[in-house]
Amino acid sequence: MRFTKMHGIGNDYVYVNCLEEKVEDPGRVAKLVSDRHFGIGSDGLILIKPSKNADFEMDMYNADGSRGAMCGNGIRCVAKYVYDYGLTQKTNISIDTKSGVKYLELTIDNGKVSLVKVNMGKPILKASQIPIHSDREQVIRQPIDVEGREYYITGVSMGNPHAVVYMDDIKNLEIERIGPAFEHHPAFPDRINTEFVHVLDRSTVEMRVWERGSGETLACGTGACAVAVASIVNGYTDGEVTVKLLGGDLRVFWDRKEDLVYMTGPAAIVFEGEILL
Ligand SMILES: N[C@@H](CCC[C@H](N)C(=O)O)C(=O)O
Repeated sequence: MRFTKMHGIGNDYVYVNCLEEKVEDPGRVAKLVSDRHFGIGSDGLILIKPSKNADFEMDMYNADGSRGAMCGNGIRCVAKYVYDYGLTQKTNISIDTKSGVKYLELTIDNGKVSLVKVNMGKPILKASQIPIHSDREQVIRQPIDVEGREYYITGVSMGNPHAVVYMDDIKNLEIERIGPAFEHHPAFPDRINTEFVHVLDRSTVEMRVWERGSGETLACGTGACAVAVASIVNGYTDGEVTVKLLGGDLRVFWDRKEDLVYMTGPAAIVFEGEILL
């Protein structure tokens, strides 16, 4: 299987051009290629496919082989892939995902994509649609007991489910212990991605993420959007937020009039190769 390894601020995936390659059993392949000792090493696998509804389709899998509906860092890399490899000449493209068609604006420098702005669509705050089990319509700063300690979560879906937790100290967080406890907590019937966030000022936050199916990653695009929305809803920040992640920064803007979230960030190619499956 021919592949390209790419990353969006350190959130790395193996990308396969399925206009040319056929991948049988993508869940199994995702586990195999993601292994950092016995595989290529990545947070998962992303297949770029032809689409009837959009210019291309993105089909994404986490490192444990589970399928994700949407990937914010991945979709910017798909945009870079299709433009840089000449699959399109368009600088405004549409990409179908399991959470609907997304629209992207590409910035080109010296003939290559340097930055991508993605219309991430409407954030979902309704608990039953995230899904989070709750007796409330929305989960805004609601207490939850995780491993005997009380945390306050704000629930947001950006096509995939997120629980946002505010903390004073995220640097010394034992994320390897607490991340899985959130991910598998009975309040989250589809598991959850959890963002641990420290607010720096009214337009800047820093976060770490424990991703459903992949563990701690250096960045999560949908997570950054969920954090921006949660921070605005909780009154911590205003409409435009810089989200600082371990692998770099993303700019997120929530247009409240249109109820649309826009995310802007870079995408990079690391290397190309071929792997025997
Ligand atoms: N890293 C991604 C999100 C990937 C999917 C997620 N782990 C899930 O299963 O919901 C991003 O950049 O958004």
